[in-house]
Amino acid sequence: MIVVIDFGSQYNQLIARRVREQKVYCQIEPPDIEIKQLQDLNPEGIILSGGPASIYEKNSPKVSEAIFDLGIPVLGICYGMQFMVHALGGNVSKAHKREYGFARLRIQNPDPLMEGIEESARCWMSHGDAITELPEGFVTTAVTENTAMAAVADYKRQFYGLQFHPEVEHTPGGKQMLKNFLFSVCGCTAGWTMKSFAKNAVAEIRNAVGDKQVILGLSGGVDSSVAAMLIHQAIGRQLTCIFVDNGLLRQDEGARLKKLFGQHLKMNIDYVNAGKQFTDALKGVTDPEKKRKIIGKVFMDVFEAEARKIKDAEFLAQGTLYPDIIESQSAFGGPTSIIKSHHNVGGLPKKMKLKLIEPLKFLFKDEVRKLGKTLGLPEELVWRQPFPGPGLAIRIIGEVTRKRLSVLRKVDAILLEEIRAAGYYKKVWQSFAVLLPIKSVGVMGDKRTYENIVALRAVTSVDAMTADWAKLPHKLLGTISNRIINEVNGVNRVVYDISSKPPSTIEWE
Ligand SMILES: Nc1ncnc2c1ncn2[C@@H]1O[C@H](COP(=O)(O)OP(=O)(O)OP(=O)(O)O)[C@@H](O)[C@H]1O
Ligand SMILES: O=c1[nH]c(=O)c2[nH+]cn([C@@H]3O[C@H](COP(=O)(O)O)[C@@H](O)[C@H]3O)c2[nH]1
Ligand SMILES: NC(=O)CC[C@H](N)C(=O)O
Ligand SMILES: [Mg+2]
Repeated sequence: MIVVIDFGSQYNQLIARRVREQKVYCQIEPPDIEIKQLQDLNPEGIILSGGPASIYEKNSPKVSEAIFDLGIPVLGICYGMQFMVHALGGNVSKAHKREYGFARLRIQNPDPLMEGIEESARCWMSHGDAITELPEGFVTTAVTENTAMAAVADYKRQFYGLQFHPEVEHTPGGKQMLKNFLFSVCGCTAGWTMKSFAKNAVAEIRNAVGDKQVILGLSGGVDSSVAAMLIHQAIGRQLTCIFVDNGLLRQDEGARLKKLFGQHLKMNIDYVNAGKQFTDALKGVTDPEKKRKIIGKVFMDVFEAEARKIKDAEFLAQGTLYPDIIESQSAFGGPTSIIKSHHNVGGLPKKMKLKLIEPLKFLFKDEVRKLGKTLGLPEELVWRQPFPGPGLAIRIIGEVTRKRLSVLRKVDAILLEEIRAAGYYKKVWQSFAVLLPIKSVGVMGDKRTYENIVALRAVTSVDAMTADWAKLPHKLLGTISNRIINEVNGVNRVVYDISSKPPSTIEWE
């Protein structure tokens, strides 16, 4: 395995991804990791990430310099390289010329890291500091026009430094360089697959749980579904999945879930029909944040009451993913401002004295999907579009009533059916409908109508942080609109949302 030391680079997750793509396991650790802890991980190589700080500044982040005495190869990237050079007796200072964007690399020394890289490859730079003096034992292996020491190495000790970022797409040879580091320098073997991950995870879960009971909140989303599959494989009926039907789900969603997990996969499913509690609590509420808070609270109450019924439950399982962990552990991440309150079951373990099991906490989303596939989760669930916890309540602008829920459900079902049929379900990040609190005049069969308006929303995105409205074909939009107005009573107008995020958000509330 490889350890990445996180100096706060916006790319550190990308480094981990690149390593894992080569089927080598990789974990990100904060700079204050104890040297003993690091040794216990038994890494074959260490990568020091970039970061916003300058090494000559007083409080710049540092990892124990003892890492250089472990006999383990080290690759420093940008700030990581500057840290290494500084720690080993070289010098780093403010550069005469800052370098952002593309630069041409000129390789000067035959170098294991540069094996197979073009003579004058492009690389991606983002720095204002530069090495002015190398530590003993180091040589320069590549230069760019503005940077005299763009790549450096100490072959004897197996230390490598790159001023540019090999992990980004804009460095075309970067993948090869990382590969060279992993396999030629560190001697890693490519054996980390989802199958091997599942095998280990199953053994670990069995070991941790023993003969106790585990509960898990199953939402039908990818994360909790894959977590459930994995844990079920490990401990079978010792796992109880609690599914809260909050009455805010899409058409047939609850029934489908019950059938798949209960009947087909033979899991212990505790299906809680709590729709009335949610709609009662939402009566008269129109403020988006209030809706979210109420739904979060009712969810917690329902879930807790249900969980208490399960005898000998000692563990709560959650589908926490690696990005959540990295964000909460990073000393540099800092709290971001709350745009919308998301709900989860995070508060429960403390309240109920349950121990947490988070078997996916070292995986990225696409790895979770792969794992789901390996475990036999049906395609439709593996590739399910994200669906917000507060469900249709935040897609009904204004008051949420049973009647409005029923209208939106029908509209939404038509939209999804057509999106799927046209082959767009996987191409877009999300596609859904929003019911507006205004009416408009129309004419149907020579009669005046005064009915609801729905807005269609489809966006493309890679991580939901930014998104663009999807350029769906007009013909498809036309078909959807026609079907909705013809088939759903109470709707006489359909509009398409053409806002990107930012400045809009994906959901309307
Ligand atoms: N209706 C529900 N019934 C039971 N548990 C739920 C429900 N909705 C959410 N949860 C639990 O709360 C967790 C957080 O929910 P949220 O939807 O915010 O997370 P998520 O990242 O989308 O995860 P998932 O893909 O599992 O839905 C879920 O993973 C699940 O364990
Ligand atoms: O699990 C969730 N619980 C929530 O409360 C929630 N609110 C928004 N979303 C989803 O998050 C992504 C970004 O949404 P926004 O651009 O609307 O903030 C989009 O994918 C949204 O669907 C939620 N998911
Ligand atoms: N991207 C980085 O790691 C930047 C490192 C350092 N702050 C510099 O400007 O050189
Ligand atoms: Mg979810």
